[in-house]
Amino acid sequence: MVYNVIGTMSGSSLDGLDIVFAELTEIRGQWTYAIKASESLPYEPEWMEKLAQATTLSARDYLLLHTAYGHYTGQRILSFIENNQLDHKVHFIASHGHTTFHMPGNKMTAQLGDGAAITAVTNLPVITDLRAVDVALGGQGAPIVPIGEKYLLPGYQYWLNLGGIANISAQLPEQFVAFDICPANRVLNALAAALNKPYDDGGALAAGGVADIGLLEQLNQLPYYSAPWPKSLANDFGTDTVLPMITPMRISVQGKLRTYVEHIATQVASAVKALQAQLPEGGGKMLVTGGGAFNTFLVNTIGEKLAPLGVTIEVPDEQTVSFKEALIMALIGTLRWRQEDNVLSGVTGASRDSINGALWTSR
Ligand SMILES: Nc1ncnc2c1ncn2[C@@H]1O[C@H](COP(=O)(O)OP(=O)(O)OP(=O)(O)O)[C@@H](O)[C@H]1O
Ligand SMILES: CC(=O)N[C@H]1[C@@H]2OC[C@@H](O2)[C@@H](O)[C@@H]1O[C@H](C)C(=O)O
Repeated sequence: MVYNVIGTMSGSSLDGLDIVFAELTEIRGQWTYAIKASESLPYEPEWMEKLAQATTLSARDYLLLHTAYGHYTGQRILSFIENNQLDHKVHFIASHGHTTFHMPGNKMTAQLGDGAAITAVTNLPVITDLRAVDVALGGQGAPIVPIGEKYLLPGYQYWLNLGGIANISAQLPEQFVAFDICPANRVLNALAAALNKPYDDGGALAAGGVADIGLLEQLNQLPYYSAPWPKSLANDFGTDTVLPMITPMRISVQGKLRTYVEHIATQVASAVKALQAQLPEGGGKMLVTGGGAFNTFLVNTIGEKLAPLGVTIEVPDEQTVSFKEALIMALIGTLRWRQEDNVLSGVTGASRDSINGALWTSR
């Protein structure tokens, strides 16, 4: 079967909406993919602000934003369809939306972007709420990408995504596991903002700074890091716990960035060590994606910490780096369309594998 699907992802670094149009093919249980079109649409400052403030709103204003952001997403998808001449080619849309609250301990996760609005605007079937059933079944509801790594990007021991939050997946002998490691780009971006920069291009600022060892030790001691998987993070860990530890420090912005890069790399290495304890042998290849893969200094620092563990890093082509998550949302939506399991309980800790996604249609 061949499915022509639009997948969207609004990541936790708040940089914009990633959209892909993918051809997903299943033949006797084997999946292949081709990305036919992709666009990263940066958020206008007012949308960035609205999304950043979403968790502070009243219930009424939050729901109004949910609706408005659904219409906005629908319009962005319509323009994408027009720009890429995809009229009549798209079977359905899988829209992740933008995560606001993520409280799996309370069996709750919330993504903005009303599916009713998206289907009304695009006139196409829309699948949203891709984490909800897993969370209801006691799972973390994140990371959900491992099913896509398994089906679409095999051949690695580890998959690392350096997004707003860094997360890792690993193939263990019996099962896949995955968990969020630590806040990444969202914190780096907030630090770079002190110099009026949206992000630290290539990690050049961090490379020119000196790490503060005391701060680094404090960061590494946060209890989340020693907790066992399954585990996942919401944005507030970065903004309410991590950033307040860094911003008041009387060190240069470069020094703060350098310290945080060291922190990310230390936590990646520590995650790999914990995973290696479950593996018969060390070594293996790691696929690195997410916008942080463009931060050369960060990637090199991670590479240096992984070398003693025998793990080598591979950064794929730019399209895979930037659109892996949106592509996998398209796959997760496709599995939902087929009524097949699309979130792995071995990863999330839910009571069973499950079919996630609410289907919205307007005709
Ligand atoms: N050239 C670059 N140098 C350094 N950092 C970069 C560069 N290009 C992109 N980035 C970083 O990547 C970020 C975007 O990453 P990405 O799109 O993977 O995040 P996301 O999808 O929001 O995250 P998540 O996976 O957590 O949902 C930017 O905000 C920036 O921090
Ligand atoms: C709850 C939520 O939206 N989590 C995101 C977030 O952004 C990165 C990291 O934290 C990851 O766990 C997840 O997204 C990816 C796509 C996932 O679920 O695999």
